[in-house]
Amino acid sequence: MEVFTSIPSLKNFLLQQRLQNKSIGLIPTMGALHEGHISLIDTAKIQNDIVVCSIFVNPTQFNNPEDLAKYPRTLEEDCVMLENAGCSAVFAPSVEEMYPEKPTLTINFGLLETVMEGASRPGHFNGVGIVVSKLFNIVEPHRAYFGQKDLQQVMIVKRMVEDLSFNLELIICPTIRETDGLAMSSRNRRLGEEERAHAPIIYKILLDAKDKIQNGDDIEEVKESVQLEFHVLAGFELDYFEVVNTKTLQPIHTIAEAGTTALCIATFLGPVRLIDNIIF
Ligand SMILES: Nc1ncnc2c1ncn2[C@@H]1O[C@H](COP(=O)(O)OP(=O)(O)OP(=O)(O)O)[C@@H](O)[C@H]1O
Ligand SMILES: CC(C)(CO)[C@@H](O)C(=O)[O-]
Ligand code: BAL
Repeated sequence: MEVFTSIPSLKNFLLQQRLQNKSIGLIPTMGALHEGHISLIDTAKIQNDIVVCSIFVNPTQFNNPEDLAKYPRTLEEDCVMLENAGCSAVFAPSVEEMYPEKPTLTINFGLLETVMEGASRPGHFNGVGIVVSKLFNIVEPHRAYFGQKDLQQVMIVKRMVEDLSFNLELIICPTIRETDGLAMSSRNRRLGEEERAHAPIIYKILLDAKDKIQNGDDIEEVKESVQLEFHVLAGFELDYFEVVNTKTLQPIHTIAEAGTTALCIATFLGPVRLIDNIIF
């Protein structure tokens, strides 16, 4: 496995691969890898000759300086995991390599970003849009892999690929969970022992809400009961629980309004902010 920190060296490697007609799959990450990331690598390996994983904690998508400072960085361990997973190349640039100057571009994703993560983390999707576009332009992958755990990110990247005619196929991969149901996430490493023990309730509450909505309970009442449940749970501070149309990400009032419904949640558990969702 090759590790690149400079854009020209990575581009040169990829040019050689393209000259041999090799197909390229890209998995953008911020590192601190877990089995969720490895599932994206595994899928990409089946569908491509060459698999490139980028590891870059992108400062432009963080609106909270403490979140950026405390984001886990484990490059050496990540490289061992990627090597074992059969990844072909890692791209781990410095901030200066990616942003010799602070980008001035702003991207407006319209209604897709006025809700949930976009509403709670101002500027977040602008930063995601810029870095993902840069990665697409640098790597020019045939396919790019994203996890459903970050559902709003997936819908925003999908829209960007269409709007800007990026010549690639977007592959959305299912959320991988711990055996107790907690969605795998790099930020889980920041949970204390007690917080970690309580964290699986997030998925349980999602499943319970799904059952109620599918059994015909009123969506507004389900939302209120979820808010109440979190209110009395020690250590949790619910940011949002939304019932949305999976495509538009706009809140719905009955499941008949959407082809597919998504239940999306973000909650603080101690100082750590976790997100999850289920689609049905
Ligand atoms: N549990 C998971 N299952 C499947 N894909 C995942 C999972 N967790 C993250 N991914 C995907 O991996 C890619 C890189 O995500 P990222 O590096 O931000 O990891 P993360 O675990 O989501 O970290 P965090 O949420 O703490 O920022 C994204 O496309 C993300 O959706
Ligand atoms: C897509 C991404 C790597 C862009 O920095 C990040 O938002 C993530 O890890 O999901
Ligand atoms: N996993 C999405 C990236 C972020 O939380 O900033």
